[in-house]
Amino acid sequence: MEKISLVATDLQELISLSPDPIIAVNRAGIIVMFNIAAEKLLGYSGEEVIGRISIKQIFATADQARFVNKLLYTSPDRNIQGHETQLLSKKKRIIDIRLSAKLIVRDGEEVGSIGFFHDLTESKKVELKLKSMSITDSLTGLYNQRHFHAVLETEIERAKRHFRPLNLICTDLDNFKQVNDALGHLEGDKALRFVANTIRKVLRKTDMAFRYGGDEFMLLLLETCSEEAEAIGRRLKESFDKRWAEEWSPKRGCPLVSISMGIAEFDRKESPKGLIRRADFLMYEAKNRDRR
Ligand SMILES: Nc1nc2c(ncn2[C@@H]2O[C@H](COP(=O)(O)OP(=O)(O)OP(=O)(O)O)[C@@H](O)[C@H]2O)c(=O)[nH]1
Repeated sequence: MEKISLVATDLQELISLSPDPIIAVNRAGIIVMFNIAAEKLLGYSGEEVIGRISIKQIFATADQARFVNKLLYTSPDRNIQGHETQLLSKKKRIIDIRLSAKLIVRDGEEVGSIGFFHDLTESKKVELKLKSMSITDSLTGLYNQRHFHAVLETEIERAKRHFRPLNLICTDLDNFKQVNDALGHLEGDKALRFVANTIRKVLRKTDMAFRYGGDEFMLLLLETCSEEAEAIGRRLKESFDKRWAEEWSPKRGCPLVSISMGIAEFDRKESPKGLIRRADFLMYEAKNRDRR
């Protein structure tokens, strides 16, 4: 096969055509090459930066710049591969990037380094969206059951470590099946969103609400003693009853729906599952009591 040999002008053209930013610096860290993609990403023209500013200035923080420098000098091959960090644009926008870089050594002497940057803005957005979707209940917008278990475990550990109280309110609608039966599933969905909104209105900033499944919701109250939790539970019940009477009861054939709840304060000796079981049990006790 015929070999292709590249000359300096070909390389320059390739660098300028690269869709990813390529930046080279001299030994002192001053920018000596800044391709078109770098101009586009960071908003500087080549003229503004070449020979004028230090690479340190385009990192989001001095610590990030120092860390990259350290990686470059401490890696066995004097290179960095796929390090995620952040740059700062001329307009002070922080940009997530992935960086691969290499020290350039000529005749045994270090003359500078070259970095290949990849803009991660879009993939970070997708990552965030996927993360948010994976922890959110799509019907109500509250957190989902998977996230509930993860958060409960973390918060129980924190409560134990700092000797903080924590309360769990387990709620379940009464008669919800009749909403579906009488008004149809779409109205049933709307009713579940209505419950979620009622919960949101009652909770404080540090409280967290989750749809546990069907018509069951969990409320995690951090740093909250049982008296406060009881007060929040009462407020939720009152608010729900009032709003249901105003907004849903006037609908033709709409059943009377209420909320049953069990409130359990975390006991240092129990596991997350133990706490859930206790709140669940108290909720069923309340449901059966109200039925009598
Ligand atoms: N519309 C709608 N209904 C749902 C959804 N998830 C669960 N359900 C319904 O919720 C109902 C729950 O039934 P039950 O557990 O018997 O609840 P209930 O009628 O409130 O009964 P009690 O709790 O005993 O008072 C069932 O009819 C499910 O079909 C949903 O996402 N949308």
